[in-house]
Amino acid sequence: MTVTPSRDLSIAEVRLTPVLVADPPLLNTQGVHQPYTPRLIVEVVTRGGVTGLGETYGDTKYLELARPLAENLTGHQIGDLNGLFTAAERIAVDRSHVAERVDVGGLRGVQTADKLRLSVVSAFEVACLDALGQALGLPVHALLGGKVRDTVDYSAYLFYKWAAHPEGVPAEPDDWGAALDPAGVVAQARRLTERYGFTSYKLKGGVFPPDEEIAAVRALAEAFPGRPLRLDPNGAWSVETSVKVAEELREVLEYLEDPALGTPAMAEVAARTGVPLATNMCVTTFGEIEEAFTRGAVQVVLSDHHYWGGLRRTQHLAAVCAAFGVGLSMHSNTHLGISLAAMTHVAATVPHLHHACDTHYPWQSEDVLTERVALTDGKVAVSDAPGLGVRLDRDRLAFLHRRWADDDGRHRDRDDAAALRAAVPGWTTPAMPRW
Ligand SMILES: O=C([O-])[C@@H](O)[C@@H](O)[C@H](O)[C@@H](O)C(=O)[O-]
Ligand SMILES: [Mg+2]
Repeated sequence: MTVTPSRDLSIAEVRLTPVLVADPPLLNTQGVHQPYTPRLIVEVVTRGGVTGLGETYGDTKYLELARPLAENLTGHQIGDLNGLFTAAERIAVDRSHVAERVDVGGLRGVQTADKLRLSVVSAFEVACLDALGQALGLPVHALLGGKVRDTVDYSAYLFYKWAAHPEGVPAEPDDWGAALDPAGVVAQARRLTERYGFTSYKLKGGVFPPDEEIAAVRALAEAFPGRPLRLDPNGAWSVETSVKVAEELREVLEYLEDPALGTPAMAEVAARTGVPLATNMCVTTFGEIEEAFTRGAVQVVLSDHHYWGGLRRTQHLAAVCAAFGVGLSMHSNTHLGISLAAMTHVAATVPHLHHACDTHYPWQSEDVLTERVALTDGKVAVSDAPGLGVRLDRDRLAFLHRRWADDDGRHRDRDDAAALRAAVPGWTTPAMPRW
């Protein structure tokens, strides 16, 4: 049988391009975002000449896993996604990158070897689906079973923020200014609403003492009556503090996100308050589901398709959540348009998605796409174009890669505590709970 070039769906090459992307000085409980954040762009090129795109975390520990995986995939069929995951399982993980406990795993929960591998292979899976979709003339959502909605809702992701980076690095111009009190948070929310039409709001908390953050959420409730509001301190509070905040904000919160760290603490908070709890920290792997769900610790799981291992595993998570009557939505990290497109395709296929997803995208002034993904009325339209429906801008990619290549080593591995030390000498990642 003769195979026409465009139908040869085996992999000729996988290109990995680490980039550094400008990021504003957004505060969280561990520190502040650095001027640049690493991301990894994955291109899967088929022998038939189709190129699929994926994106994931770009820190060195992810690159170290991506490189051997990329090398092992020559000749692999892009439609063999199960085989892709088997290939990823064979990649050894440096044990020094593994942290099995949520309290030392950073802002993304535990850092098991599996989770690191999944965070990498997810970008390869997305790139394979993009390539497959282009080759077949089908959008990624069709490869995932088809969309059940035409648009996906996103919430405004509000951050306490400094006007400028303490390191004094001349990152991309930032016209957002500071947001360090309730008035600043409301002004930021209004601006995001004017630009993108958001109708729900999440405040990243754990930065100031809880009373100040309660005041900020109350100010938001006054400025945007009836709109869904969330507060996420990334596990910075004790059970007592979490219960107090929940009680004070129960009338205005859609949910409280990771008020306390870990399933036992979340279960205790859940038992003592009627406010639903969401997480992207204590349920981040399938292995963590049983304890959290049977103890009633969380009412909404916020998936991150990167560390849950891609779009199909996000659908599996959705099915498990549905079976337990637990809600599903998505949180995000600093990301570019390829990831936003991937999030949108999979979110479009999940029937019981009852909460707007988070996205950091408005904070990213830079992208690697020829056209930014549009956020209008707080929604992203689900693309019906073949694949993800996005195109790579090679000049932008090269520019952002050069920044990575020329970096003096300070920004290749995200370190929010190091960035904060530039303003607060001696600052280290705080022990939890902080309050
Ligand atoms: O970007 C941040 O500062 C966030 O805190 C992020 O790292 C979290 O992983 C995430 O947004 C969350 O919802 O916890
Ligand atoms: Mg969160």
